[in-house]
Amino acid sequence: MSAGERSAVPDPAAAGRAAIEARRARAAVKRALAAGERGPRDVAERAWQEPGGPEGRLRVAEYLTSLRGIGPARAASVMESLGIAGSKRLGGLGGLQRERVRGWLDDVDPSRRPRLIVLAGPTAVGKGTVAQYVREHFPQIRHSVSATTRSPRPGEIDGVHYAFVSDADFDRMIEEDDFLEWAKVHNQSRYGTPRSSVQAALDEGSSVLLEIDLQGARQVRESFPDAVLLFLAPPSWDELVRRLVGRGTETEDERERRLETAKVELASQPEFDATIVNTDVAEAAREVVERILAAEADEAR
Ligand SMILES: Nc1ncnc2c1ncn2[C@@H]1O[C@H](COP(=O)(O)OP(=O)(O)OP(=O)(O)O)[C@@H](O)[C@H]1O
Ligand SMILES: Nc1nc2c(ncn2[C@@H]2O[C@H](COP(=O)(O)O)[C@@H](O)[C@H]2O)c(=O)[nH]1
Repeated sequence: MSAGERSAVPDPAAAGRAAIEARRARAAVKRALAAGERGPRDVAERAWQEPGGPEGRLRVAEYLTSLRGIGPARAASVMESLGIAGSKRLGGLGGLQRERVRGWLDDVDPSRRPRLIVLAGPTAVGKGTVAQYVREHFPQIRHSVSATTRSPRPGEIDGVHYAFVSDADFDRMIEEDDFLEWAKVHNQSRYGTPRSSVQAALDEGSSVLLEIDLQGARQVRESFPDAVLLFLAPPSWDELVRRLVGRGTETEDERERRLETAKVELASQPEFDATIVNTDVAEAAREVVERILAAEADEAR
């Protein structure tokens, strides 16, 4: 038997392990739903983005009975009213069924409304680090990927950290009204929040976190008066400088320019809805998420 033929032979032990792993992942999703750590909208949208993932492989009946206050009988009647067959998996729902589930979620969960959240603060305070922690630990919150005319730093990926665009492209995007807000930051490069992806996430019921500068925060306040503006502050000025120098991604000139902007940004704190001091990344991220959840709940009152 050749090596190729050997690798084609099914390995029941490996298949069994994969099935156990998949069951565990689905159980973790159900636990998170039951504990309220993940929202029903987030799980459903994730299932439709990745029908083969743990959310997508979850049966609709299991999904529903993981929600607080819904037992097997209520789940069966909800599925009947939405025209969903008993054994259907969440990821296997068609377009019409997905729309019906979205509508049902709007009706049963009116207490949560998605919000636009701004996370601003001086250079190197840790906005990116805290946002990354939120991304990894609180997947129900979406993040906007900005466009920028600055060059990528080592390790930055186009489309993940930023959409890196030319000046001409940025001009065209402004002309076509693609930005919800944009600004020239540190008097250097331009940065902008794409309107369409943010609106799509809000329409799907997810809050969206924008990690932007003070000028952008002011524009958001103007066009979205119910946006929540969070200011991330350093424990001290010296610590801010230490973080900027320690990051090692800017030249001396660039650092000075950024620290000049930082003084203006620090003075703007009273314009924000809340200040969160970033002493510890996990703590600061938790506080950001608590503010978001409180704002989502507040909307309904
Ligand atoms: N709580 C913290 N304690 C110690 N170091 C931190 C903390 N938060 C972030 N840092 C470090 O500070 C540096 C700057 O963080 P980060 O790049 O996230 O800042 P930023 O606010 O996004 O900056 P900029 O606005 O310039 O893009 C990084 O080296 C990061 O690891
Ligand atoms: N107004 C906007 N500001 C933005 C946006 N995306 C990022 N930023 C801010 O720019 C500075 C510098 O970022 P860096 O990655 O070059 O260090 C920082 O304060 C960001 O928050 C945006 O879309 N709009």
